[in-house]
Amino acid sequence: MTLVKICGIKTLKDALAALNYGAWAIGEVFAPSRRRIEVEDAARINRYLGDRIVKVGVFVDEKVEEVAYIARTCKLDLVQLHGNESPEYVEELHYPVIKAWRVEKRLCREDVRKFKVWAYLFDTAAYGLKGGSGRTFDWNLIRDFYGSRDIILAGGLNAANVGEAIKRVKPLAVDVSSGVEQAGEKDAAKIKLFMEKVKEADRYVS
Ligand SMILES: O=C(O)c1ccccc1NCC(=O)[C@H](O)[C@H](O)COP(=O)(O)O
Repeated sequence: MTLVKICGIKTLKDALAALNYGAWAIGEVFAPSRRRIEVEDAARINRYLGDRIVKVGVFVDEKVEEVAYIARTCKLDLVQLHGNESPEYVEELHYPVIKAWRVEKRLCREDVRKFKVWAYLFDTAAYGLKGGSGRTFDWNLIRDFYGSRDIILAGGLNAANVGEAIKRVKPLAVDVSSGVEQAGEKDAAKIKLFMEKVKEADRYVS
Protein backbone atom coordinates (compact mmCIF):
# COMPACT_ATOMS: atom_id res chain seq x y z
CA MET A 1 0.00 0.00 0.00
CA THR A 2 1.38 3.40 -0.97
CA LEU A 3 0.97 6.02 1.74
CA VAL A 4 -0.21 9.52 0.80
CA LYS A 5 0.88 12.81 2.31
CA ILE A 6 -1.17 15.88 1.43
CA CYS A 7 1.12 18.87 1.86
CA GLY A 8 0.38 22.57 2.35
CA ILE A 9 -2.62 22.09 4.65
CA LYS A 10 -3.74 25.39 6.19
CA THR A 11 -7.28 24.75 7.43
CA LEU A 12 -9.14 22.19 9.52
CA LYS A 13 -11.54 21.62 6.60
CA ASP A 14 -8.66 20.59 4.32
CA ALA A 15 -7.07 18.47 7.04
CA LEU A 16 -10.37 16.63 7.51
CA ALA A 17 -10.70 16.07 3.75
CA ALA A 18 -7.23 14.47 3.76
CA LEU A 19 -8.14 12.35 6.79
CA ASN A 20 -11.55 11.27 5.51
CA TYR A 21 -10.26 10.25 2.08
CA GLY A 22 -7.60 8.09 3.70
CA ALA A 23 -4.37 10.11 3.59
CA TRP A 24 -1.60 8.86 5.86
CA ALA A 25 -0.21 12.33 6.64
CA ILE A 26 -0.71 16.05 6.26
CA GLY A 27 2.11 18.52 5.74
CA GLU A 28 2.08 21.96 7.34
CA VAL A 29 4.53 24.46 5.89
CA PHE A 30 6.25 26.71 8.47
CA ALA A 31 8.70 28.14 5.92
CA PRO A 32 8.08 31.26 3.80
CA SER A 33 5.47 30.19 1.23
CA ARG A 34 2.00 31.08 0.07
CA ARG A 35 1.05 27.89 1.92
CA ARG A 36 2.60 28.95 5.23
CA ILE A 37 0.52 28.21 8.32
CA GLU A 38 0.73 30.09 11.63
CA VAL A 39 1.97 28.06 14.59
CA GLU A 40 -1.21 28.75 16.61
CA ASP A 41 -3.44 27.56 13.73
CA ALA A 42 -1.43 24.37 13.25
CA ALA A 43 -1.48 23.68 17.00
CA ARG A 44 -5.28 24.05 17.08
CA ILE A 45 -5.84 21.85 13.99
CA ASN A 46 -3.44 19.18 15.25
CA ARG A 47 -5.04 19.12 18.71
CA TYR A 48 -8.36 18.42 17.02
CA LEU A 49 -6.91 15.70 14.74
CA GLY A 50 -5.11 13.90 17.58
CA ASP A 51 -3.44 10.70 16.44
CA ARG A 52 -5.88 9.97 13.59
CA ILE A 53 -3.36 11.19 11.00
CA VAL A 54 0.38 11.83 10.92
CA LYS A 55 1.30 15.53 11.16
CA VAL A 56 4.46 16.64 9.36
CA GLY A 57 5.96 20.12 9.76
CA VAL A 58 7.89 21.45 6.76
CA PHE A 59 10.91 23.70 7.47
CA VAL A 60 13.61 25.35 5.36
CA ASP A 61 16.96 26.12 7.03
CA GLU A 62 15.24 27.09 10.27
CA LYS A 63 17.10 27.31 13.60
CA VAL A 64 17.14 23.92 15.39
CA GLU A 65 15.62 25.48 18.56
CA GLU A 66 12.74 26.98 16.56
CA VAL A 67 11.99 23.68 14.79
CA ALA A 68 12.01 21.88 18.15
CA TYR A 69 9.72 24.52 19.70
CA ILE A 70 7.19 24.34 16.82
CA ALA A 71 7.32 20.53 16.75
CA ARG A 72 6.48 20.41 20.47
CA THR A 73 3.84 23.14 20.34
CA CYS A 74 2.06 21.64 17.31
CA LYS A 75 2.54 18.03 18.41
CA LEU A 76 4.20 17.16 15.10
CA ASP A 77 5.01 13.52 14.44
CA LEU A 78 7.74 14.22 11.89
CA VAL A 79 9.68 17.22 10.65
CA GLN A 80 10.46 17.58 6.96
CA LEU A 81 13.67 19.48 6.22
CA HIS A 82 13.41 21.09 2.81
CA GLY A 83 16.53 23.27 2.78
CA ASN A 84 20.30 22.77 2.93
CA GLU A 85 20.36 21.23 6.39
CA SER A 86 23.38 19.01 7.15
CA PRO A 87 23.59 15.51 8.69
CA GLU A 88 24.88 17.21 11.88
CA TYR A 89 21.82 19.47 11.97
CA VAL A 90 19.61 16.36 11.79
CA GLU A 91 21.48 14.76 14.70
CA GLU A 92 21.13 17.89 16.81
CA LEU A 93 17.38 17.96 16.28
CA HIS A 94 16.60 14.64 18.05
CA TYR A 95 13.30 14.34 16.19
CA PRO A 96 12.11 11.94 13.46
CA VAL A 97 13.05 13.58 10.16
CA ILE A 98 12.08 13.40 6.50
CA LYS A 99 15.01 14.86 4.53
CA ALA A 100 13.97 16.41 1.23
CA TRP A 101 16.21 16.42 -1.84
CA ARG A 102 15.60 18.75 -4.77
CA VAL A 103 16.66 16.45 -7.57
CA GLU A 104 18.82 17.96 -10.34
CA LYS A 105 21.17 15.10 -11.15
CA ARG A 106 21.35 11.37 -10.51
CA LEU A 107 21.45 10.79 -6.77
CA CYS A 108 23.74 8.19 -5.29
CA ARG A 109 22.90 6.13 -2.24
CA GLU A 110 26.04 7.10 -0.29
CA ASP A 111 25.31 10.86 -0.40
CA VAL A 112 21.65 10.46 0.48
CA ARG A 113 22.15 7.91 3.24
CA LYS A 114 24.65 10.14 5.07
CA PHE A 115 21.50 11.51 6.66
CA LYS A 116 20.23 9.21 9.41
CA VAL A 117 16.56 9.94 9.00
CA TRP A 118 13.12 8.32 9.00
CA ALA A 119 12.66 8.79 5.23
CA TYR A 120 14.01 10.65 2.19
CA LEU A 121 11.71 12.79 0.04
CA PHE A 122 12.60 13.46 -3.59
CA ASP A 123 11.19 16.67 -5.05
CA THR A 124 11.70 18.83 -8.14
CA ALA A 125 14.42 21.48 -8.22
CA ALA A 126 12.62 24.62 -9.38
CA TYR A 127 14.37 27.97 -9.65
CA GLY A 128 13.34 30.37 -6.85
CA LEU A 129 11.21 27.78 -5.04
CA LYS A 130 12.10 25.46 -2.16
CA GLY A 131 9.12 23.18 -2.79
CA GLY A 132 5.53 23.02 -3.94
CA SER A 133 6.44 23.78 -7.57
CA GLY A 134 3.80 21.57 -9.17
CA ARG A 135 6.45 20.27 -11.56
CA THR A 136 7.71 16.74 -12.01
CA PHE A 137 11.38 15.74 -12.35
CA ASP A 138 13.00 12.92 -14.29
CA TRP A 139 12.33 9.89 -12.07
CA ASN A 140 15.26 8.11 -13.75
CA LEU A 141 17.54 10.27 -11.61
CA ILE A 142 16.42 8.36 -8.51
CA ARG A 143 16.43 4.90 -10.08
CA ASP A 144 18.89 3.63 -7.44
CA PHE A 145 16.08 4.09 -4.93
CA TYR A 146 13.21 2.43 -6.81
CA GLY A 147 11.34 0.11 -4.47
CA SER A 148 13.03 1.44 -1.29
CA ARG A 149 10.65 1.51 1.63
CA ASP A 150 12.11 4.71 3.03
CA ILE A 151 11.48 7.06 0.10
CA ILE A 152 8.70 9.54 -0.55
CA LEU A 153 8.11 10.75 -4.11
CA ALA A 154 7.02 14.38 -4.57
CA GLY A 155 6.99 17.02 -7.28
CA GLY A 156 4.15 17.68 -9.67
CA LEU A 157 2.13 14.58 -8.84
CA ASN A 158 -1.55 14.64 -9.71
CA ALA A 159 -4.39 12.24 -10.48
CA ALA A 160 -3.17 11.84 -14.07
CA ASN A 161 0.42 10.79 -13.31
CA VAL A 162 0.47 9.30 -9.80
CA GLY A 163 -0.43 5.81 -11.07
CA GLU A 164 2.55 5.67 -13.41
CA ALA A 165 4.78 7.15 -10.68
CA ILE A 166 3.82 4.42 -8.20
CA LYS A 167 4.22 1.62 -10.72
CA ARG A 168 7.70 2.85 -11.67
CA VAL A 169 9.22 4.18 -8.47
CA LYS A 170 7.36 1.99 -5.92
CA PRO A 171 7.93 4.45 -3.08
CA LEU A 172 6.81 4.14 0.54
CA ALA A 173 4.68 7.25 0.04
CA VAL A 174 3.70 9.92 -2.44
CA ASP A 175 3.45 13.59 -1.55
CA VAL A 176 1.18 16.06 -3.31
CA SER A 177 0.35 19.73 -2.95
CA SER A 178 -0.33 21.65 -6.21
CA GLY A 179 -1.97 18.59 -7.81
CA VAL A 180 -4.86 18.66 -5.33
CA GLU A 181 -5.41 22.43 -5.52
CA GLN A 182 -7.87 24.54 -7.47
CA ALA A 183 -7.08 28.25 -7.81
CA GLY A 184 -4.42 27.94 -5.12
CA GLU A 185 -6.63 26.27 -2.50
CA LYS A 186 -6.95 22.59 -1.58
CA ASP A 187 -9.85 20.93 -3.36
CA ALA A 188 -11.68 18.00 -1.72
CA ALA A 189 -12.76 16.48 -5.05
CA LYS A 190 -9.16 16.50 -6.28
CA ILE A 191 -7.95 14.91 -3.04
CA LYS A 192 -10.60 12.19 -3.43
CA LEU A 193 -9.62 11.49 -7.06
CA PHE A 194 -5.91 11.44 -6.21
CA MET A 195 -6.55 8.90 -3.44
CA GLU A 196 -8.58 6.73 -5.84
CA LYS A 197 -5.76 6.73 -8.41
CA VAL A 198 -3.24 5.71 -5.74
CA LYS A 199 -5.45 2.78 -4.67
CA GLU A 200 -5.92 1.77 -8.32
CA ALA A 201 -2.14 1.75 -8.94
CA ASP A 202 -1.53 -0.22 -5.75
CA ARG A 203 -3.38 -3.17 -7.29
CA TYR A 204 -0.50 -3.50 -9.79
CA VAL A 205 2.34 -3.11 -7.29
CA SER A 206 3.35 -6.00 -5.06
O1 LIG B 1 4.62 23.73 -0.64
C1 LIG B 1 5.32 24.71 -0.41
O2 LIG B 1 4.91 25.86 -0.65
C2 LIG B 1 6.69 24.54 0.14
C3 LIG B 1 7.46 25.68 0.38
C4 LIG B 1 8.74 25.55 0.90
C5 LIG B 1 9.25 24.31 1.16
C6 LIG B 1 8.50 23.16 0.92
C7 LIG B 1 7.23 23.26 0.40
N1 LIG B 1 6.49 22.14 0.11
C8 LIG B 1 6.93 20.82 0.44
C9 LIG B 1 6.18 19.65 -0.02
O3 LIG B 1 6.29 18.60 0.61
C10 LIG B 1 5.39 19.64 -1.32
O4 LIG B 1 4.31 18.79 -1.19
C11 LIG B 1 6.28 19.11 -2.42
O5 LIG B 1 7.24 20.08 -2.64
C12 LIG B 1 5.49 18.82 -3.72
O6 LIG B 1 4.76 19.91 -4.13
P1 LIG B 1 3.94 19.89 -5.52
O7 LIG B 1 4.92 19.76 -6.62
O8 LIG B 1 3.22 21.18 -5.51
O9 LIG B 1 3.00 18.72 -5.42
